[in-house]
Amino acid sequence: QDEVLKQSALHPKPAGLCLQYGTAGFRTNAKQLDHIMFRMGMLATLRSKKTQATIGVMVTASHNPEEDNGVKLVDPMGEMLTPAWEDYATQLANAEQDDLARAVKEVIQKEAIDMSREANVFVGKDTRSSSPALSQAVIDGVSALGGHNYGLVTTPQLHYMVWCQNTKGKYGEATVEGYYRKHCQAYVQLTKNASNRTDDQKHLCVDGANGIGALKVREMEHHLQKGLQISLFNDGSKGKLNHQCGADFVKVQQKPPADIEINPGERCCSFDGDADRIVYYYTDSDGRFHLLDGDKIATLISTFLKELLTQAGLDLNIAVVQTAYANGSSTLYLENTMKVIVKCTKTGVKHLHHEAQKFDIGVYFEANGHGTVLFSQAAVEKIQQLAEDANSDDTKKRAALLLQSTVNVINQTVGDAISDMLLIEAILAVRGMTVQQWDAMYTDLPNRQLKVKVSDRRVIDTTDAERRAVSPAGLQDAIDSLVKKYRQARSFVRPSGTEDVVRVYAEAETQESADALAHEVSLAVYRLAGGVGDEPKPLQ
Ligand SMILES: CC(=O)N[C@H]1[C@@H](OP(=O)(O)O)O[C@H](CO)[C@@H](O)[C@@H]1O
Ligand SMILES: [Mg+2]
Repeated sequence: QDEVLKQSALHPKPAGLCLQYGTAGFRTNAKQLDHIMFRMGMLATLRSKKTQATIGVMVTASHNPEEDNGVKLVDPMGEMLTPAWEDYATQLANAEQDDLARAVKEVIQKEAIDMSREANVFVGKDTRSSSPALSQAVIDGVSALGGHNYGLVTTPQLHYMVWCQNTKGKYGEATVEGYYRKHCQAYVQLTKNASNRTDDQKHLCVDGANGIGALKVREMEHHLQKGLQISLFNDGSKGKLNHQCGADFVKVQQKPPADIEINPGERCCSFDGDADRIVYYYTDSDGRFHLLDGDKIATLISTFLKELLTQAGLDLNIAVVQTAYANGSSTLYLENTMKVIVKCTKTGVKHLHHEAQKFDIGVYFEANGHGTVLFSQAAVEKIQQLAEDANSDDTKKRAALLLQSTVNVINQTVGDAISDMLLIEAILAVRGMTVQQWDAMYTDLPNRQLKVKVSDRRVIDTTDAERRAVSPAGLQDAIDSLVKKYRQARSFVRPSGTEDVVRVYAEAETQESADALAHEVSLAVYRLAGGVGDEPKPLQ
């Protein structure tokens, strides 16, 4: 332990700098993160000793600009770090240099960690220019305690390998090659059920956000045995990471990546910078842009699964988990037409993941395209039994086999752009569905997301899965009366967990109304929650 602390002097903390483990770990300008990385390496080692399992550390700032970076820890089952340890992360991160030894000791004592135990930490990084040095700082923190450095991987690949390692290979082989083999085999298996697919139908444009996802799609492609014809753009050869491209840009700007020619009707998707999010889109013959976001993806997947369950005659409950950002139309469609259970949780994948675990099959997606499907152990066993049952009829058997391959094509540890893409492509193929038909399942309500800068965003406190503000006083009343002015309207505000802003969301019957409402609510936030800088201006 003394040794680790001596080394920490090589990764000194700038005095006074205070950061918090937020929605997605630590995330800020890369220049401020060296000490954080070192300390998270130490914390991951402690967590590994405590859980007696492999722990992951991913160096990435996802969809943030290239100048930023970040770090998040991956727990033994490939899920996000447990909340109690987020507090330790924040404590270690903010301990001044001469107080670090005490802070580390406190974690060891509180958690009664036996320091003589082995530790194993998997470290991964994205393609940012700051990532090599920062992941080295993590490795220094893990020190000589038996970490494994995977180098360049997507965030979901790291989660996957942690889970594989901790299940001793039951979930798959803990290598990147093993990841490709498992998911691609399942894809090939699924698409055998699609008849006569033309090369046109197999064609997909992929925007790699100039990040790690692009590299990994290239690496994976040959495993697909020509079952998918990918045109890759924003592959990192020229453009800047996440700059005018990627899933977040496409979702928030509601337009295709800049400088990309897409033909009308062509199916396209965008990953984010660490490839754990995906959104689809196309432009129609009138040049109008159509976005198929996380809500549409969840709808497609849950519809597919529900149909298969019915065909298989399996009595398993299925739920879709969303956040307040889910488009109102999607929630109505899922509840009223699809008749599946719909749940709403706070923003942040860990909340959705946790809720989805409560069902036999839990489909969870944030509107921004981060999500996956969880199958309970019981569900997997029932599906397997039916698939192997010699007496079941052909329809049932086919459905069971399709369900089995679906389980295998999905990365259940965390939202995964690559595995989600394979699942979506397989569903469209099996159902013989075009992207337009998928889009037509329901029509999104026009919506708008804005950001407001305030002096301290913590003055906003929310309840009811962040759909209502309880403080500052008067804010929720103001929002309520603004919402009443518009038809089919809804709006809410919450402090971001990844940026120093308050986020405003509004949806309404028309785009004009959604824009106006978002602006009016922004003004209310600015006035009642300590806005800084210029007053929010109406949208052009
Ligand atoms: C509205 C929105 O898209 N928020 C994102 C964003 O969180 P914020 O807490 O809103 O900054 O980043 C998170 C991490 O990637 C993601 O889980 C979440 O959905
Ligand atoms: Mg991401």
